[in-house]
Order: sequence, then structure tokens, then C-alpha cells
Amino acid sequence: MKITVVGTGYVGLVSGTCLAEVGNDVLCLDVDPEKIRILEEGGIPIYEPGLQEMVRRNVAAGRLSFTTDVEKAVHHGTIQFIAVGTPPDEDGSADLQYVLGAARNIGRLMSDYKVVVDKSTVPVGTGAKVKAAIADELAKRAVDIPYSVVSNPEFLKEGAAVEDFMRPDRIVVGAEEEQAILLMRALYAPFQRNHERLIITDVKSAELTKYAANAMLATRISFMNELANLAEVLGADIEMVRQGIGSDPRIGYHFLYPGCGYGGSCFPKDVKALIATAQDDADITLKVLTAVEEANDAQKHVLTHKLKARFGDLKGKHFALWGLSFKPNTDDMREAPSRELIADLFAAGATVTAYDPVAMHETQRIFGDDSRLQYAENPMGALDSADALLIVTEWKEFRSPDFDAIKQTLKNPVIFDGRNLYDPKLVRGLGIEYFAIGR
Ligand SMILES: NC(=O)c1ccc[n+]([C@@H]2O[C@H](COP(=O)([O-])OP(=O)(O)OC[C@H]3O[C@@H](n4cnc5c(N)ncnc54)[C@H](O)[C@@H]3O)[C@@H](O)[C@H]2O)c1
Ligand SMILES: O=c1ccn([C@@H]2O[C@H](COP(=O)(O)OP(=O)(O)O[C@H]3O[C@H](CO)[C@@H](O)[C@H](O)[C@H]3O)[C@@H](O)[C@H]2O)c(=O)[nH]1
Repeated sequence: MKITVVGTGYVGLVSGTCLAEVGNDVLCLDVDPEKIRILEEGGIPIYEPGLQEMVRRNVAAGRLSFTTDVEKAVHHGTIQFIAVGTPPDEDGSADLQYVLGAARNIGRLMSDYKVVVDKSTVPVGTGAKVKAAIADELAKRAVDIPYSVVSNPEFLKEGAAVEDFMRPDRIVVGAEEEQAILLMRALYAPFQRNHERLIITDVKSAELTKYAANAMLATRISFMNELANLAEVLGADIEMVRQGIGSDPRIGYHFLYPGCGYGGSCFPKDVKALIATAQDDADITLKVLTAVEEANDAQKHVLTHKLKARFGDLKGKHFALWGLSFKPNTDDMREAPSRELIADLFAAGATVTAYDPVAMHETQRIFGDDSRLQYAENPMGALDSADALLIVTEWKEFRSPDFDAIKQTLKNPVIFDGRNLYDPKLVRGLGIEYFAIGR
């Protein structure tokens, strides 16, 4: 099948590449010429495990190519995926300018039947807006060309994006026209060989399903973070509680890990957008989600409070920081808890030496050449003359460190662990002061 993917970010590049992998002829469009240059030179503009090799393989096979030429892109695919960003507007609602801009381009340049598939996360009612934008462009040209608009939200997780796309739990398709449903079924057939994964809904339900999924997961995390803070004061261990409740199949173990707040380009933005949709379009205040967001905003400062409780004034203190990206296996720094922590430390007059396996370059782009933030070449290199070690991302390489070396290198043998990586008994038994979340 001939497919165009508009937007070559985390979702567009992964979707386009995985669709090429199963034999489709995919053209990826982006407005950012730098991204297209990198891709055309055989690189990838993001860090995502397994993606680079898959891109190279499919480019070499002639099934995957990249362009900034909008006209070429619109003419290429019968299926036109829209996978552009939907960042939060000032009031938290999703900014649809990129999605509607992409839709207008399609309406302006299409010459035959298109299925326009929205993969970006968009509020309920966006499908209708996309349809209207295309209709408007066709009317301006005084032509009548058939097209369908489909909602196909994406559920991939960064760091595991290729695996999630190739082996999805479910594929939600919101479509109301038979021709479009048939095409979507054919497109996704290779991804559901062993059992049915396609859930066909109306367009609005598909749009809401995406927000509902992220809001539910964010709710579990904020709930656990609040309980962790309570457990700590009461003298209970949240990790034992987590196992105690996770073993109930009605609850399950996933997404119950307490920490220093959820980040990333999706949960914070999508929780905000759903609250805004409910308020603006339905005059309904989503009380649970409002609390989820508030709890998360507070949780991002939990390590700062612990540091102040331990050290008092942080002025002149120097800290080692392990982990910068919002989660392991990505270089994505959007809404990363590390950003809030670093800002808190700067505000309190402290300095930082950070180490992250892949996100230091992106961090430097964000913080610029600020002498208060230095970078180490490896985890141990960050510890020299630091007053304590702080951990905010659970990269695998932090899981079994040389605790003796940590103890000898730090100025004070103190660890503040925002991801509960270690057994408190073991670490404290080695003579290291250990502060974790809820234990
Ligand atoms: N990142 C994730 O893990 C994830 C997962 C599921 C869903 N989503 C959703 O998917 C959407 C995209 O997210 P992302 O993280 O891939 O974003 P991103 O910012 O990484 O990529 C978006 C890309 O679109 C390009 N773009 C913008 N306007 C364009 C236009 N008119 N034509 C062509 N290209 C254009 C940008 O240059 C950018 O490269 C968002 O709605 C997001 O909420 C993201
Ligand atoms: O038990 C947990 C699980 C996650 N997190 C944090 O939650 C955030 C998000 O993590 P994760 O969901 O793994 O990463 P994302 O790549 O943001 O993926 C989410 O957002 C995507 C974009 O919408 C969706 O497609 C995915 O299904 C959804 O999991 C990160 O800061 C994690 O540290 C926790 O604190 N505790």
C-alpha cells in the first residue's frame, strides 16, 4: 500500500518505519528540513532502541523515503497519516494548528481518494474539524474528490516504541465509512496475525479512548505517589504495599511504581487537555484528574523537600545527578522531573554534575552553557566532591552500582533515590544514608 506519514517525530517515524517493515511503500514528510537531512543521510533525529537499523533496512529496500515536499507527499499515499505534535495551548487545551495545517495541505493538493488518518492525540471533535478543513480546501478549488477521515490513536511508549508498534495490545480505529474500514483492516492485517486486535469504533470514541488510557495510567501513578508519601510518614514500605495490591488481578502490577512524578510528552499534556475539553466543551470539572495533575506537580519537588530536610540550606552544595530523560531508553526531556529538580537546586544556590547515557546532549540544548550544570562521562564521574547522589531515571546501568566506591567518592555517603532502585536495608547496612520514595 502507498502510505504518507506527515510528521517524523517519535510517532510518525516509528509508525512509518514499521509500516514499511511489513512491505508498504512509505513516504515520510516533515516541515523541519534538518530532520529530513539527518534521515536522508542514514541517521535518525531521536534516540529510540532498534529504530535506526529498521530505518536503514527499509530505506535500502526502497520502501521508506523522506521529503519536505508537501505536494509529493500528498500525491504519494492513498492513506495519509497525520502524526504531528499537539502541544498544550496556554489554557492546557491541545493546540490543533499543526493537525489542521496538515489537513488543509491534503485538501489543497489531493487529486484522488484519500483516507486521512489522525494518529496524533487530539480532543473529541477533531475528526470533524479535519473533515471540515479538507472540505473547505476542496470547495476553494471547486472540486469534489472523495475522502474519509479516520481516528487511529497511537499507544506506543517511548523507549519501547518499535516493539509496541510491531506487537500492539490493541489497534483502535475510529471510522464510519466502509471503504476506510476495509483499508484500515488491510493495513493492520500483518500486525494481528494470531488474534484480533482491531477495535472499530466511531471517530469520537476513538479520540476519547486515547485520553482515557493515558488519564487512567496517570491516575494510578499519582495515586501511588500520594500513598507513598503517606506510607513514609506512617512507617510503612510502599514497595511492599505495591506488591500486596498488584497481586490482585483486578488491580495488576503495571504502572504502580511510585517515583518523583510522571513526565514525558504525553501524560502531563493529555491530562491537561482532557481537563480543558471537559471544562470548555461540556462545562464539567473533572475532579479526579485535576487532583492527579496537582499531585504530580507536587511530586516533582519531592526530592528537593527531602534534600532541604536533610541539609537545611542548599546554598553552595553540590550534587551528583543520575538520569535526566523522563524515563529510561529515550533522550526525550519533555516534562522530565529532572528539569524541575535542577531548577529547584539552582534556585536554592546549589550546583549539579549530571550523567545520563543518552540525554545529556538534549539537556545541554535546554539549559545552555550554564556553569552550574556540568556533565560527567560516566556515572561514577559525577560523584566527585558531591554532597549527595540523586537519582531520577531508572536506567538499567544504575541498578547495581559499586556502593563502596560511591561511599568513598561522595563527600557525604547519602543517596536520594527518586525511583526506588535499591533495597534500603542493603544500602543502609553499608553505612550509606538512603532516602527513597515511600519507604
Ligand atoms: N511521543 C509519544 O510517545 C507519543 C505516543 C502516542 C501518541 N503521541 C501523540 O502523537 C503526536 C506526535 O507526537 P510526537 O512525540 O511524535 O511529536 P514530535 O514533536 O516528536 O514530532 C512531530 C513532528 O511533526 C512535524 N510537523 C509539524 N507540523 C508539520 C506539518 N504541517 N507537516 C509535516 N510535519 C510537521 C514536526 O516538525 C515534528 O518533527 C502528538 O499528538 C502526541 O501526543 C505521542
Ligand atoms: O509505574 C509507573 C510508570 C510510569 N511512570 C512515569 O510515567 C511517565 C510516562 O511513562 P511511560 O508511560 O512508560 O512513557 P510514555 O512514552 O510517556 O508513554 C505513555 O504516553 C504515550 C503517549 O500518549 C502513550 O502512547 C503510552 O501508551 C503511555 O504509556 C514516565 O515519567 C515514567 O517515569 C511512573 O512514575 N510510574
